[in-house]
Amino acid sequence: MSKVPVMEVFGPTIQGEGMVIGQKTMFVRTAGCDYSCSWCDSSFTWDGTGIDLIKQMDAEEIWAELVSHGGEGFSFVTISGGNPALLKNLSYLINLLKEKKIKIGLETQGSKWQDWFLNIDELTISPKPPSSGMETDFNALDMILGKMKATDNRNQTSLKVVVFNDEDYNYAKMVHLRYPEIPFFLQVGNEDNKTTDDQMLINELLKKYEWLINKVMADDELKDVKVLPQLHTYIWGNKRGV
Ligand SMILES: C[S@@+](CC[C@H](N)C(=O)[O-])C[C@H]1O[C@@H](n2cnc3c(N)ncnc32)[C@H](O)[C@@H]1O
Ligand SMILES: Nc1nc2[nH]cc(C(=O)O)c2c(=O)[nH]1
Ligand code: SF4
Ligand SMILES: [Mg+2]
Repeated sequence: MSKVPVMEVFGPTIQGEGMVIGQKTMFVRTAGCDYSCSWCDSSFTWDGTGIDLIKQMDAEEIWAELVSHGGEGFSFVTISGGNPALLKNLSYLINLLKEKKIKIGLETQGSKWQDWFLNIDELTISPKPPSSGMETDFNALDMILGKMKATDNRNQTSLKVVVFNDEDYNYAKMVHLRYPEIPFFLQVGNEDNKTTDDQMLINELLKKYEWLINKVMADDELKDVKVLPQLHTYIWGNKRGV
């Protein structure tokens, strides 16, 4: 009853994205997404290609798997997907991690609310720009960010928009200007999320990072923002489970 579909458990690694970039962390990746972004680097969570990897697990089983990979060497767990916000039952894992004094990060796109968001220490909301092919439900986003704001800084919420082109950049700007008080991150988009040619990929990603930095430097409307690479791709390329 209290199970959730888990795609992979991995780590220790570093958080490669967003507000806690560089943080040593374990990952739990859930299966299933309500979106289908054209450039999704984790499409195996929802496109059927990873179906054999899905395990229905309860909180204690997930904890045992985290410990089997991470031993006593972790104090932070990041939950991603897919969209973990589809899973009401993640409350059991989140409560268990709290009991174990583990800090919790979570990645979601801002299309669905769960009451257990209030127990996440570092919540990253990543609305999707036009290049994804997805349409942002700003009513849902307003509601989610409004509820998080009411929590008196018990937890940190940030916005992270992935940018592939000028249209995405303008979308990112619009999102930031709509929610100016929320810490805002621009992230380099990885256009080639299948290649195994790491050198070529790193060269491309560095160029894209410079392009994005230059745009922000020249833009008087974007002031209090952070521009970040997807750090793990610069180290491990498109490898899964890192
Ligand atoms: C795979 S998603 C899973 C969590 C949730 N579904 C979401 O999109 O926020 C995790 C993060 O990876 C980002 N991402 C996915 N594909 C990417 C790509 N090709 N380049 C850069 N970031 C990407 C997403 O925008 C999101 O911020
Ligand atoms: N190292 C590392 N950092 C990440 N940050 C967000 C990730 C994700 O796929 O959600 C991710 C990931 O897959 N690996
Ligand atoms: S919302 Fe996240 S997991 Fe879902 S398709 Fe988009 S990037 Fe992939
Ligand atoms: Mg990823």
